[in-house]
This record gives sequence, C-alpha cells and structure tokens, in this order.
Amino acid sequence: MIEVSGLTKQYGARTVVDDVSFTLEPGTVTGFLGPNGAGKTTTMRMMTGLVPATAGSASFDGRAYPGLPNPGAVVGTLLDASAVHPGRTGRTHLRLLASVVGVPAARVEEVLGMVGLTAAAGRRIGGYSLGMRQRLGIAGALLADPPVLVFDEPANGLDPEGIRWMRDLLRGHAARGGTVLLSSHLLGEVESTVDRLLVIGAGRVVADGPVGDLLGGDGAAVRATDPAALARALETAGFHVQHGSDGALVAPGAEPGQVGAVAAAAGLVLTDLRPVRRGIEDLFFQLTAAT
Ligand SMILES: Nc1ncnc2c1ncn2[C@@H]1O[C@H](COP(=O)(O)OP(=O)(O)OP(=O)(O)O)[C@@H](O)[C@H]1O
Repeated sequence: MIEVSGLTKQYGARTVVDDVSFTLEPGTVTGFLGPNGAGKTTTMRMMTGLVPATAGSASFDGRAYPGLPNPGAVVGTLLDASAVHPGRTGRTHLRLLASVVGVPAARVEEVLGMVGLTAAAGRRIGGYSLGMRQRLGIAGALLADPPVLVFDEPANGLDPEGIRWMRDLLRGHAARGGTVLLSSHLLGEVESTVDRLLVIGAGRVVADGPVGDLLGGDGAAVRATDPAALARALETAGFHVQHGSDGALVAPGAEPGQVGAVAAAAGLVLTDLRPVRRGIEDLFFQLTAAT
C-alpha cells in the first residue's frame, strides 16, 4: 500500500502542494486529475524523491522511496519522458536502465515488444515522435516489473490506438494486483481506465472517491420522433425538461431507464437515449466553489 501523508511543497512564499494525503491500494488504478498547474507533477515528484518535500511523507509498503533498496524494482515512474539522451538508441537507453535496476538485457527486448518499439529500437531517440518517447518511457518503467506504476500524463502524444493500448496495459497491471497512479488534466483520457479519482486543485485534494460516485449519472439526454410529446410526458411524470443545444431533450436528475419507461408508457419512439455525465471541469468548479 502507498500512503501519502500531508505532502506539502513551497517554492518561496508560494505553496504549490498543500497538505495532500491519500492512500493507494493494490489492484486499483487511480486517476490523479486537475487542471494545469494544480500540483500533480510536483506531488508525484515528491513521492518518488525527485524533489524534496517541504513537509509530509510518502511511503511504499511502509518505506520512503529513497529508502527502498532498489526503487526501480518497486516503483516504475514516467515523470519526464523527454529526460533521455537524444543521441542514444532506444535499445541502448533501456540497456543502461536495465543495468541500473539489475535486470538482464533480455528483458529489454521483452519490454520493447510490450510497448511496440522493437522495430524502432535501433534508431536514435532524437528522431522519435512524442508518442514513441512516451512508449520508451513506459518501457523503462516496466523493466523491473515493479508492482507500483506512477505515470505523469502518460497519454501525452499517444494516438487513440496508443491510448487504448495504455489503458489495457494499466488495467492488466492492476488486475495482476499492481497499483497504478496516473495523472491527467483531461477526464476523458482516463475515465475508462481508472477505478478511482483523486482530484486536485490549487495544490489541495478537492475530491477522492470511486469514479461512479464523483461523476455519477447527472441526467439523461433523449431524442424522440415526437420530442414535444415526449417533453409533455416527462413533465407530467415530474421531470424537469431542458432543450439541449444539439436538439436533444435533457432531463436533469433522471436515469435513462426512467426516461425510457415514461416514453414506453406514452407509446413514444426514442431514437437516442444516453446518460449525461458532468465533466471534470464541472466537477472541479463545483468542488472548488464549495471549499
Ligand atoms: N521548480 C519550481 N519552481 C517554482 N515553481 C514551480 C516549480 N515547479 C513547479 N512549480 C509551480 O508549481 C505549480 C504546480 O506545478 P505542477 O507541475 O506540479 O502542476 P501540474 O498539476 O502537474 O500541472 P501540469 O498539468 O501543467 O503539468 C505550478 O504553478 C508551477 O508553476
């Protein structure tokens, strides 16, 4: 288990991470979400000893990262994918890392295959695309098959296929009992990957809980062949009805099943029915307005 307790970082008079505490359980993927500058990277860097904390602590099964005998075998980090020597090939870079974390060179070929870089392994990193650099960074994090992965904005530069691949990788890791923390400023990027959201704003944790609880159904959007009749039926059934900008009707607070039942009872034909979920931006503004 990972325990972060009261982590705080001040740069001069500015507190950029303010008393951040959370725990991460094995078998889960946690999304660390917040807008640019919220303090995600700084928190992750403090957790992994890259920057000293002004106050507070982070421990991995009871030990601080710098105190781990072989940190790379416990925590795989993706914290700055550009911090690699551009003149080296991907393979050389990983072989150097492998010697640091104490894994055989054969493992380099395995992780190159896992991240889809086998064909590009002999090329210089300077010629890699951003997505390829991300994949190389992920390969490095996976080298020692660590139980914990701490990834900062891993979707950066990845195309939709790459994002799907990463989701499978991280979900697979958690399914095998691993612990994953991944940051993003876009909910859509991580929504289907994570079990839990940890939302940070202006250096403080503003929400922490299962995705469904934080972003649960907030209403239903519906289209019908006779929208006016549907609007009347919904209002008669006690739902408030709004006209969405895209022509759909929106019933705040309604479950799609309730809307479907009203339509069925009124003999109306629906052409589209889906839950409306508030985005991270709405959630974020609501949470920060409340604090
Ligand atoms: N070395 C530093 N010196 C001074 N201020 C810093 C330093 N590093 C980060 N900050 C500031 O700390 C705040 C939090 O930055 P951080 O990179 O942790 O945010 P973030 O949530 O990761 O944002 P992003 O999504 O933009 O990466 C920002 O205002 C940033 O300017």
